[in-house]
Amino acid sequence: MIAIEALEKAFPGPTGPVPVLRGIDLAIGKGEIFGIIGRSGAGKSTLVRCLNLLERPTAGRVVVGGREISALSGAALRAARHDIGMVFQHFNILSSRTVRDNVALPLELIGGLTRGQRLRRVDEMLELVGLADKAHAYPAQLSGGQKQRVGIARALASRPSVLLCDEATSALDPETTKSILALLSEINRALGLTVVLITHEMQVIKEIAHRVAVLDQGRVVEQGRVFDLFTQPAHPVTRALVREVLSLDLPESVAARLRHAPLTGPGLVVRITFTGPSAREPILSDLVRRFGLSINILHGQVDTIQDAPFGTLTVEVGGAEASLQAALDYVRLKSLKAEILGRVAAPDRAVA
Ligand SMILES: Nc1ncnc2c1ncn2[C@@H]1O[C@H](COP(=O)(O)OP(=O)(O)OP(=O)(O)O)[C@@H](O)[C@H]1O
Repeated sequence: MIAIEALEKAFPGPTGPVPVLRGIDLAIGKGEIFGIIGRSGAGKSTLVRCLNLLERPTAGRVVVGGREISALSGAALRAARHDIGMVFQHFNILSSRTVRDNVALPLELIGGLTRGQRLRRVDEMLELVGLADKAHAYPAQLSGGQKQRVGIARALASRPSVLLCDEATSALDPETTKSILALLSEINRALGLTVVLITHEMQVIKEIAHRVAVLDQGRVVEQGRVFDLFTQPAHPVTRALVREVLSLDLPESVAARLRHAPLTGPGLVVRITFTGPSAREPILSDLVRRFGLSINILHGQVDTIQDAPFGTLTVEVGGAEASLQAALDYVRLKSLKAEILGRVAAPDRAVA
């Protein structure tokens, strides 16, 4: 649905052009929710604004629905933009217009519909975003979440096939964020809409994106399926972002006592990472029953990412060396990851 090819954008600076996007290649499929995440200043907003030419790329191509947007200007560009809706962080709705008139605005600008047709379309959109009862309210009478629903209804009024969301939930509290993300997900499913989601919050990506690209200093440093990125982040920026959502790190109190050590002896600390179907198996009780090990859980988190279970358990394991080795082999045979983190010193071991 969207092809971004060798996209570059530079802004003029005091000593010459300052590159902000440095060669972006991305392909976004029809009906996908595609997340673009990065730290502040990574170039996310600039990238999303290049998709509807609110910013004109310095080099490269943007193709949306088979049409090369980056080659268009004037009336042809305005017409192409009707196929690309956009939702903003601060809603950008007009305080002097009612909810209904805000949503009707793009239809008035496009023209071609009678007043009756416009109103029917607007009411349909308000129904879709759950604001049918607020049609005659003014923005000042709405909560942040409701204002964003108006923003979404307005973006969808021209029946676009792509919806760009630039930090659409960043101004909202966690509860409202959840409801707006659920709405975007629902709309994506119901209308088969392609959604591009710009955010700095990994939680947003985890909640609804199918695939994600990580942007750093104007480059895509990693991209893939959300589950894969969460479970096997490769780039340091991705790892740092994932850590904000999944606490994979050991608590300080345990980490401080960890020592490198051979397999033999007491207090061996092993981290087991659960992914895929084996994540549902009772692996710890297996280790106790089959290999006669003693197990003390030090730290753990089990979560679901897009309905697939994922988690880590850090355990202190005791037992004969041969049993330990066999147990590690057993865990790996189950396609779970088992890493020896080290050993905790004997007097400190009894930490649960
Ligand atoms: N119109 C502009 N003129 C000059 N520099 C700009 C312009 N727009 C953005 N920049 C610069 O481009 C860089 C990337 O900005 P951008 O807003 O795209 O990043 P971002 O990842 O969306 O960050 P944030 O979440 O903080 O907005 C920043 O260094 C910013 O100062």
